[in-house]
Amino acid sequence: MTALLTLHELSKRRYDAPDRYLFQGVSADLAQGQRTALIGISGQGKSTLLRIMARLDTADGGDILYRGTSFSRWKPNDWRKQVCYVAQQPVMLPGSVEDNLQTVSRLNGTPFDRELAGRCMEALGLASTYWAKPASELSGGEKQRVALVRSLLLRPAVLLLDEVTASLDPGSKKAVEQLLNDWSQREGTANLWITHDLEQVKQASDRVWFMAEGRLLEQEDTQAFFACPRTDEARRFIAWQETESPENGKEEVPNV
Ligand SMILES: Nc1ncnc2c1ncn2[C@@H]1O[C@H](COP(=O)(O)OP(=O)(O)OP(=O)(O)O)[C@@H](O)[C@H]1O
Repeated sequence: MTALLTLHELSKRRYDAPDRYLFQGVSADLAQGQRTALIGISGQGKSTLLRIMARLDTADGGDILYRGTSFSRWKPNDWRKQVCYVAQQPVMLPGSVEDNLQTVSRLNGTPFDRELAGRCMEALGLASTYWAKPASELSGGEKQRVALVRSLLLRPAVLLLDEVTASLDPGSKKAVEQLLNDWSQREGTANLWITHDLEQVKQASDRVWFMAEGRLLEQEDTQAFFACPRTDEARRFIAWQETESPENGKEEVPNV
């Protein structure tokens, strides 16, 4: 598969201890149509990595290439049209839900694809009655889904998803997984998805990137990663997530 996005030796220093790295030596590819889950315990810098990839933050070393061209040669706004970040805490712009959905076409001076927006909203359980609502009055889960549709309308080549199902009920979560799956198949979008839900990783990703100890320790096909993790850190992480994570009532973080 051809790489759409290539990370080359990316590093980020800790702001609380600049002689140490939050992460370093991160090299990886995202291919067209590929669905990749980015996992690891809290505080590894997963969100920071995604924000750097979307050029909302800067790396302290390394390069990112989109279709073989370094980010430094792209205008930031052109880059962000291709590499789009969907935040865990969605920011709604002032105005109605429809105003938010129309943001992309307004910014790009392109026609608003009402039919596509309607299909995506319906697929996520947000009927047309939502369109006139003030966006500020939506629940957290509704905002998350509207923000996702708003990003899809940009038709980015790479979609960076930061725990976008974190505040959704199981039904809405499934709907998001299904829409993103159909979308990447149809549009060829490469998805990189941060999640702490290993069932979601197994069902909704082709590849796994596993971060620990400030490194991208594993990049594997999802089945191979769970069947036979190569590192002790990944083995401990999987065992902890499946038996002892806070979701299962335990608090202690594994030594990965
Ligand atoms: N330069 C830096 N940039 C960002 N975060 C930094 C930096 N230096 C130290 N940190 C700390 O490292 C952590 C990085 O947080 P980040 O959200 O990127 O990690 P994460 O792996 O996505 O965590 P979570 O799974 O909890 O969302 C935070 O605790 C932050 O305070």
